[in-house]
Amino acid sequence: MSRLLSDDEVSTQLRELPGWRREGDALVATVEAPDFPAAIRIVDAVADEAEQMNHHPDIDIRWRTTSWLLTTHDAGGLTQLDIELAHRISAAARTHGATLGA
Ligand SMILES: C[C@H](O)[C@H](O)[C@H]1CNC2=NC(N)=NC(=O)C2=N1
Repeated sequence: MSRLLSDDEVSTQLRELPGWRREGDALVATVEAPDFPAAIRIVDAVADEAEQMNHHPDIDIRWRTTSWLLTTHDAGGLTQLDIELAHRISAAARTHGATLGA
C-alpha cells in the first residue's frame, strides 16, 4: 500500500477526485463548509478515519474553510494511502454539506 505512485497513476486517479490537485509530492484541496461547526465536524470525522488508516493529513482550519495536504512522509511522496484518504475527506465533506475546490 505504501509504494510511490507513478505520475500516470496519480493523474489517472485524480480524475475521480474532483476538487483535488497535485502539488509536487502532495495532494491538496480546500473544503468550504456551511459554518464553523460543520468544518470541525468534518475534521473530527476525518481524524477517526486517519487514525484507523494510520495515515494523517496536514490540516489548516480558518472559519468555514479547511485546507488539506496529503503526502506519505514514510515514502517521500504520493502513495495509494493518499488517494484513499482524499476519497474519505471528500466523502466526509459531502456528508456535512461542504464543497471542495482545489
Ligand atoms: C511511523 C509512522 O509515523 C506511521 O506509520 C504513520 C503515521 N501517519 C502518517 N501519515 C502520513 N501522512 N504519512 C506517513 O508516512 C505516516 N506514517
